[in-house]
Amino acid sequence: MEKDTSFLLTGIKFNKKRFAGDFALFKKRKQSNDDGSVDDLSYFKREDTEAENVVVSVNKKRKRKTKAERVEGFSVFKGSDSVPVVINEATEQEENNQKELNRQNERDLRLRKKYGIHVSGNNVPSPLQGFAELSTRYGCESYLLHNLVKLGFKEPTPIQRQAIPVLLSGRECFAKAPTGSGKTLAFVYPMLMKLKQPSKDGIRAVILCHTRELAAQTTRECKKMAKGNKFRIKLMTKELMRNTDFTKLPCDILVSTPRRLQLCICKKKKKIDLSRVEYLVLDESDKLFERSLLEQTDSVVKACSNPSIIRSLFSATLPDFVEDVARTVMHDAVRVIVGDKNAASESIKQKLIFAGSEEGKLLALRQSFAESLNPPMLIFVQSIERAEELYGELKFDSIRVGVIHSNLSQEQRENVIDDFRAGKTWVLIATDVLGRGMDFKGVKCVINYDFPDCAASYIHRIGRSGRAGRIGEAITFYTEDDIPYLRNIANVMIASGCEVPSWLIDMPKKKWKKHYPRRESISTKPKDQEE
Ligand SMILES: Nc1ncnc2c1ncn2[C@@H]1O[C@H](COP(=O)(O)OP(=O)(O)OP(=O)(O)O)[C@@H](O)[C@H]1O
Repeated sequence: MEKDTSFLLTGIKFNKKRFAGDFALFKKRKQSNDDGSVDDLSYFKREDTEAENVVVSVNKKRKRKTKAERVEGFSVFKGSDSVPVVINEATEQEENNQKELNRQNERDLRLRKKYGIHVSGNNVPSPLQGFAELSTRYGCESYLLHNLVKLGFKEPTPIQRQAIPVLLSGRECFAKAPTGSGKTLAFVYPMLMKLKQPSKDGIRAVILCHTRELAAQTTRECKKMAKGNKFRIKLMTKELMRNTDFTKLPCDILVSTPRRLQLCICKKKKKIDLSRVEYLVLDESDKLFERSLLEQTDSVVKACSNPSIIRSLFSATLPDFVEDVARTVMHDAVRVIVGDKNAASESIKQKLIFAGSEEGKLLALRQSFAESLNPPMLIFVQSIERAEELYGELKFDSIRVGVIHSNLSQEQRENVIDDFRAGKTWVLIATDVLGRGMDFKGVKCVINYDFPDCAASYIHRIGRSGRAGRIGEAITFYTEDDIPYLRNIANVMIASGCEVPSWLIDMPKKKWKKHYPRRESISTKPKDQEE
């Protein structure tokens, strides 16, 4: 990556966050639903029997509030009644506080170890023991808890356990967690909790996604989580860009690709104002920092000029250069890593198959369809041209197949995705445009028809299966051209707990630059017969 004048690469400092360190003072947690009830909490199982603070009761009236009540991440000191101070008691109190803090630290360590959570940063807030704590610790509104129930989520995933308290405590955060492990909820939920109510104060939160498909999916997820509140959650579409006077746009949360948002920032008239944005999320952050998107991402980050903004970066891969950017630009950020840094999701069974040649790949694919077609299935190829070629080969094979790449119109792309989600197509051939972020719940198998161009791309592609704890399968074809890079895939496989043959481990390591070898055409038809 170039070292240039980019905002993202300069050491910008921001004011101390208001709530940083609040949790360290945190002592006794109390139930704090506004309406006095905790109607959803019984749904969430109690995770740690040692936890003194998790209150589980259905429609139970809240006990009388204490005079000064503290909820982590929020100032809720209500009333001004003064408490008499006695010096000896104060010292004793301090000792007790210290003991409680030590006990809390031990509990945090145990919980993090149990869920493979690694953190660094100052005063990292305690991980969640269960969703119930969103109410007891942070005063989460009951409609949000209801939505978790409706979505069927009983337990937070490891990234949710740690990233949610970090963001609720007003800390910036960069996080890596496996594909399909619920990162979307980990950044959307605290955002909704902090925004509290819809407001007409301009755009208050921005989520950047690298593709339109992911932006559309994230918008949908946000709306599901926000149901019951009147937040205005907008997806930046072409239509919105063309026809909107952004000075008058009522919007709490805006989801966009960097390109579209940059165009709206640069408009001459009625341009978008991001200076009031309080929360900025860069999803698939390493992709957003790649050369092709860096300038656009940079413009957006720069335009979000509110000095007390909370920014967070999420991805399933966190290369060193992203960590460097995060450390330089973010203020007092917390780093959260779930699992091994270079691993894929452990619920995916990974296989490598030597296909010999391009012809061999097509044969192997047809054979695997004949033996056991396990739809829905995604097949990745390295270019638009190859996606069309493979589609041309398979579309007459009595398999319901679709194809998606960036040469299709927006409408065509949407239709292809809808058909795949609805089960109208069983096999979807895709370029890397679908390689990241997309959540097709039922995908059982991913085939890398063409070897991925880097380890990160491998991790994201195969992560379209095996989501939310489901079992998935990933098959990667390789030919002679790909052999020098096999060892890099083997490393990912080892880190994810897969067995790898010893000859593969003994192969020399090769520095992996982008790997797009020229491959023979997939098409078996003579050129003059191609449509
Ligand atoms: N606490 C939870 N319990 C059960 N399922 C959950 C929970 N949180 C999220 N999910 C589900 O897990 C799936 C994957 O979530 P999500 O798309 O956020 O993954 P991700 O970590 O962002 O993956 P990727 O790195 O591929 O973008 C979704 O279908 C989501 O509804």
